[in-house]
Amino acid sequence: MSKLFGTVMAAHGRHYLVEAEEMLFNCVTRGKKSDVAVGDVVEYKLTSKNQGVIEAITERKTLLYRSDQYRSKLLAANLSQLFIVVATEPGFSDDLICRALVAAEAGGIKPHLVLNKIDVLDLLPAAKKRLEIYQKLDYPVHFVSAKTNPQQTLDILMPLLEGQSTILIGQSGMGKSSLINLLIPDAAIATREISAALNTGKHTTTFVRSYHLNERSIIIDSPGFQEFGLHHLSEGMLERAFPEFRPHLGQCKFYNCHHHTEPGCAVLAAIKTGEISKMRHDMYEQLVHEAAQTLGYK
Ligand SMILES: Nc1nc2c(ncn2[C@@H]2O[C@H](COP(=O)(O)OP(=O)(O)OP(=O)(O)O)[C@@H](O)[C@H]2O)c(=O)[nH]1
Ligand SMILES: [Zn+2]
Repeated sequence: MSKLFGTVMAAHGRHYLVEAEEMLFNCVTRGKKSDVAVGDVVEYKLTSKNQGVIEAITERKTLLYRSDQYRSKLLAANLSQLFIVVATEPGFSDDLICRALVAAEAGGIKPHLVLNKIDVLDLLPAAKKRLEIYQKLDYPVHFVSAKTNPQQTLDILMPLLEGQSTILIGQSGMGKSSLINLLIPDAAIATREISAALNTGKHTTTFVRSYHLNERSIIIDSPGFQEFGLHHLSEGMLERAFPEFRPHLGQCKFYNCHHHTEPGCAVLAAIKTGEISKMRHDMYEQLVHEAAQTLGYK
């Protein structure tokens, strides 16, 4: 019998919805394994008309995940882009933006920032100002208004999404759902289908799911989360995930410099000259500190 392959469209606990030839199959993994991610291309075997078992995961191009001290959580595989959705109101967190940027850099995924609700004019200048730091780092920033200017929002975002596999992440209230519903008009229907197929219960939105924007493009919606731990990244991976650090790496007096308080540190020197912002260096130190507790280095 020839092998069957499909793409994982949604994950809920140990249940995965696998799409193949425009059909959806409710699949589980063998044993206790739950290392499958949305976006994975998997080999599966059918156990009934619409149920199956995942036998193998094909090689991933990219993998985005977060982790705390105890476990890691796969967010999605084979992504090409990550859109970080922020808004003029409620206030957004630089901490979450930086963590998402680092996760994208470490995962080989291109990050973009999307500022939504630009119609809130009195808060717009301050929000723009806060995003300048990311623009200076060459991260693209897009300005949209999902509710008040949907057409312009589509004109900006559609070309960026074409041919890509893009995950949207954001804190609660930024308008991520509004953007998804604008981009994917039948998202609600698709979600109901997925929920029914996975038996998730009516009101669950706590699972990662993907939608077809068109035949070439995929959008992945992730549940809002407050925590974005990156305990799995080593110190070496972290320092390279800050693009503004890269020209200075290898320039420190000590080859094993932690860029903490060492004399002759090229990264610390670059903070003095303004090339590296203190906020970003603080973020780096925080991430090293968190990962050190788990990975046991330092
Ligand atoms: N003024 C303004 N409000 C918007 C815009 N887009 C979304 N909103 C509002 O912002 C609120 C949050 O929007 P949602 O789309 O539910 O946000 P979300 O990020 O998915 O939030 P959660 O559902 O909590 O995860 C809603 O009241 C929307 O109507 C916009 O472009 N302008
Ligand atoms: Zn250093």
